[in-house]
Amino acid sequence: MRDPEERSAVLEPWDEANRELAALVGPAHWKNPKPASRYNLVVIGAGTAGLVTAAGAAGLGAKVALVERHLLGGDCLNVGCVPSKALLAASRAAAAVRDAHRFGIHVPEGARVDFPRVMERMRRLRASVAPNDSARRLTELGVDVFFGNARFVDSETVDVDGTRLRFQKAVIATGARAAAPAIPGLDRVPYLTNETLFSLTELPRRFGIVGAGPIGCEMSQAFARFGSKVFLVEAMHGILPREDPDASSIVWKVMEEDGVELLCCGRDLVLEPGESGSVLMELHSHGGTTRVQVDRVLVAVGRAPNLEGLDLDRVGVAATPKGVVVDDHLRTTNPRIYAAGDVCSPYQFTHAADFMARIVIQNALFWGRAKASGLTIPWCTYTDPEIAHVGLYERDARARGWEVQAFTLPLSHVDRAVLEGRAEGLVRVHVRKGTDRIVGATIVAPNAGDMIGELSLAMTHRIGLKGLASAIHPYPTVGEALRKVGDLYNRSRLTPRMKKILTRILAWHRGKRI
Ligand SMILES: Cc1cc2nc3c(=O)[nH]c(=O)nc-3n(C[C@H](O)[C@H](O)[C@H](O)COP(=O)(O)OP(=O)(O)OC[C@H]3O[C@@H](n4cnc5c(N)ncnc54)[C@H](O)[C@@H]3O)c2cc1C
Ligand SMILES: NC(=O)c1ccc[n+]([C@@H]2O[C@H](COP(=O)([O-])OP(=O)(O)OC[C@H]3O[C@@H](n4cnc5c(N)ncnc54)[C@H](O)[C@@H]3O)[C@@H](O)[C@H]2O)c1
Repeated sequence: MRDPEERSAVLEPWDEANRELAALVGPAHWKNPKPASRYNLVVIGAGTAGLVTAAGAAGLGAKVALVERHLLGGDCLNVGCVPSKALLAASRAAAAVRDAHRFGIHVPEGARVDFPRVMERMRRLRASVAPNDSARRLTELGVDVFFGNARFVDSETVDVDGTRLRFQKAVIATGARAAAPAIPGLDRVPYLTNETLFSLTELPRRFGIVGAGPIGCEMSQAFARFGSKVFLVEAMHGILPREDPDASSIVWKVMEEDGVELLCCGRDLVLEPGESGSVLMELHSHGGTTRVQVDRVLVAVGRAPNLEGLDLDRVGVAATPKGVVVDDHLRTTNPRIYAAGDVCSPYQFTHAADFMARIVIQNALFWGRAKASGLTIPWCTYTDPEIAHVGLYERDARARGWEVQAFTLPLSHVDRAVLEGRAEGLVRVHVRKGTDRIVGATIVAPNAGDMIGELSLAMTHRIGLKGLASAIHPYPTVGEALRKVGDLYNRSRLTPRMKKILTRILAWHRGKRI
């Protein structure tokens, strides 16, 4: 770790686990290597997109330099997927204890969440998965790892704090950070973002969370289950406004039972400093005015691309407030420079960054013509139940002028979900009308993220609903719901006329002498 300022934000508290993490992904005494005379690839940013690009290209024999200004692993490892999912696991354990009575199990009074221990576990596990992204591993893979701020000098040179790296091709993989919205008073109050949230050591008693997207929903539910009184402010109606409304309302109902107070259609939010570090939140929600005092505020209203200081103008790389402009081959407006991951994509997920990196390797180094539009990208918000999606939403399909038909199976029709006491959920698959071709699907289930992979596979390899119906799934599993949706499709093809014909044939069989 080179910059003590940054260490204090992300790596606090400076305990054994965080020291181990820093030693792996931001070693204090790292000595940058002597640059090669020219690199096949200089990769800026060592989040998922940069790591996969660098490691993959080096594995194929390219001479690669990877530049990171903070911690290897980027958001996902340090302040994103990894710490958030560790907290969600703890919150599910808390909910299991709370709900044990529903299964006839008596938990003696006094069970409680030990928040400092929850956070300590998260830090320990985060450090335990860090070796995969470590400076040492990358070096062993043949990548030259440079810590420092990268900026373009010209179309064949990147500067890293005074050291010049010459390249044949470069990749911008600088990711994104929490956007700071124009909320009156935000600049006058202390607030958390995903960069500081995971350094908490004390559970906020009252927690204001702004934005009911994936971050806001996952963290609202987790902190409510830990015992915070959570006020979730969302500008639109409901939660996860991009998702299928039937699906997000199921998740919302469970979050409400967890005690999350949703202030949706939230207008005119104003923040003010309160007593002893607290914050006053005032807003209009559904015709009423709400004024609450909270101990902490988390802002999670989307991401802003990391473009500052790269000197993109010097190399003719166009960018907008949404990020670097790329074509379908992930090439920027400078043909020698590519981009991958959150900095250039509306699909801001680790697995999307990973697959964009694979495209960049092919296209930048090997004259490939792989296209980002060819990717089928599923996603999942890891609330409990999870909500996962792949392909088009019904509104997108209709916007393309496609007629679609929906097949929906409530989880209450799936034995395993019922037996687990987890029947709140659904599987909904949209097909092009008159065919079994899947154009999109949404799942709400305890393990929706695992289940959506099957639909992603089906879409990628053009397996239709008939194909799903013919694949045997073990009984009883929640995954069986996918086969059952296939059955729904098959039954829909049994027209009254066809049924009449079958009935006649069977009647004829009955009357036949053997
Ligand atoms: C709280 C949270 C939870 C998430 N959960 C999930 C999840 O469950 N599943 C999922 O798929 N996605 C999740 N995401 C999204 C996921 O983390 C991102 O999509 C992913 O990290 C993007 O990777 P990236 O490589 O594009 O960018 P990043 O991970 O942001 O990496 C970019 C790197 O570039 C470095 N950098 C920037 N500028 C420079 C410069 N000038 N010089 C040198 N280095 C620079 C940065 O320091 C950073 O390390 C989550 C995100 C958050 C915030
Ligand atoms: N499980 C996952 O895969 C996962 C988890 C967390 C984050 N992520 C990634 O990180 C990205 C960022 O997540 P996010 O939740 O910050 O952003 P988001 O853009 O997905 O959601 C932000 C929410 O905030 C609302 N909002 C915007 N301005 C507001 C305001 N002033 N007041 C109240 N509400 C406001 C929006 O309507 C929206 O619902 C996601 O889009 C996703 O790509 C993924």
